[in-house]
Amino acid sequence: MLAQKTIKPLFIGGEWVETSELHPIYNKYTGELFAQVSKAGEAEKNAALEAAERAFRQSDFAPAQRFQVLMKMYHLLLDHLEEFAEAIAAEGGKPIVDARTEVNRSALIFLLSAEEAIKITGEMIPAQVAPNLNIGKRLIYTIKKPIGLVCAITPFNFPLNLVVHKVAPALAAGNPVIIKPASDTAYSALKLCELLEKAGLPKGFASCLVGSGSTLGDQLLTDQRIHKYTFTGSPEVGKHIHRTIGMRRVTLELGSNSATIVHQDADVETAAAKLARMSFAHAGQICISVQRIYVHKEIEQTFMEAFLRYTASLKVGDPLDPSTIVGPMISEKEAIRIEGWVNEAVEQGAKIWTGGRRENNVYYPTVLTGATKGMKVVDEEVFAPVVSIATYETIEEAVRLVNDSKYGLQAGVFTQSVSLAHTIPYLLEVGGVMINDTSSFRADQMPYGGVKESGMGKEGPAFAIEEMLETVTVAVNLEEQL
Ligand SMILES: NC(=O)c1ccc[n+]([C@@H]2O[C@H](COP(=O)([O-])OP(=O)(O)OC[C@H]3O[C@@H](n4cnc5c(N)ncnc54)[C@H](O)[C@@H]3O)[C@@H](O)[C@H]2O)c1
Ligand SMILES: O=C[C@H](O)CS(=O)(=O)O
Repeated sequence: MLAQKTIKPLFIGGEWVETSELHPIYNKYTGELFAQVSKAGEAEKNAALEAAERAFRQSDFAPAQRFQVLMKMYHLLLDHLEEFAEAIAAEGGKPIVDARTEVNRSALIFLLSAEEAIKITGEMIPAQVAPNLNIGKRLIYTIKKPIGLVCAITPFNFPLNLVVHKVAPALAAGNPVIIKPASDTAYSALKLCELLEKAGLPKGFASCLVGSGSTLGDQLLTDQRIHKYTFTGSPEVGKHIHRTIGMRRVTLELGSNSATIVHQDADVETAAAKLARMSFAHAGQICISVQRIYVHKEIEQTFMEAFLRYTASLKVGDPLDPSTIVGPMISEKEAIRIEGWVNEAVEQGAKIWTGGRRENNVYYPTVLTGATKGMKVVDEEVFAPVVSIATYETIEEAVRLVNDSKYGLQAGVFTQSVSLAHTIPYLLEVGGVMINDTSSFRADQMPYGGVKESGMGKEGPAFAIEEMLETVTVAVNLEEQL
């Protein structure tokens, strides 16, 4: 049973701190109050940063201990899987089947990070590489040091997994981390801190602060004690972060209007089934959600028939019902926004095949054709259960259509051609190409991150850890010793 109306204090340097101002978190389907969380001001931000600095200076958080804590987290998350899944379904409106997957994935990220923690090492650099340059007798190698305080700013759509994608690598690298989750889904992040405490994380190595982006967020961005920002969220906020933090390190995982190509040699039934599921999963509120489908002209009719049939089979409704596939959007405001975008597209010449209907914050899976460049539903990130289907005649045209975007996170290609499968990744301007899958496939161990306005840097434990370490070069002049 869900913990109704629980008050969750902030987690600051290993202590639970209640503040006078509370932020209400609602069940996104029923609208009932689910929990309340304490809000942080400047004093709590300073306390968290002081604790982090102290921990970083004084505690020897060695790789073996990091491994133990992270492995413990793996087991603890699995032990508490159902509680977390119910919390994600309530505060995030995510169907419970997908919420369970989110918790399982989060546990795996701890496991992967634990393994990486004990593999961190520098490398030998060959010294004698040029016969005509007198480098002398030198031993050259690199060492890897934790970068320092990491600030993790996360969005609403994966309230656990996207927090863990930052926290676990930061700890594996030996860095203290300050988490600033999206306020409306902050319960899961605070609950995660309960487990970090149980797992024996040294005090100060994690804090979780709740507050609005414009106040607490900006205070964190301008605080020079932070060495690295790792952000997942909208391109607008990502650009603001990039402008504000100056020369400090940053990883930005931003939005997209991801596309998938269905080529004439594809298995149409499989493609249609996967695409229907991944266009509307979590009501389209996934950064790699399928937003544009480009189908070869020859298979247009067969594909449309199958795609509409699979779309009609997706159950819309209460996220806590195990048969629900499409839940509510995060807020009625967002559902009204997408309703406006679809209506505008229709006025501009697009056709709705199914959907186009809203009940409060539930927007029904919507399939459009005739949507073209210049329309918001094509050019901007819809972040809603809306997909546009268009046709192409040559693969060059399909590549042009996919690339004709300010974003470039991932793309999918359905084809049975081995040659196309291996050549098209060189042509598509994206950070990941999924063959015989949709743009929405992600395995957490993969390097993951986009190009263009979809961001910079990569996540996935091994890759995120690399971006949270400082490489220091050591060159030892051996002749001096002789
Ligand atoms: N590429 C990815 O991996 C990925 C994954 C998930 C979501 N996203 C993107 O996230 C967006 C949806 O999530 P959202 O609505 O929560 O995003 P958002 O950008 O509105 O908020 C994300 C986080 O940034 C904080 N924030 C807002 N203003 C800030 C400021 N001035 N300074 C510091 N922090 C600030 C918010 O409080 C929140 O914690 C979509 O664009 C989606 O594509 C990207
Ligand atoms: O919303 C975007 C996320 O990166 C999706 S996932 O957590 O990686 O599946």
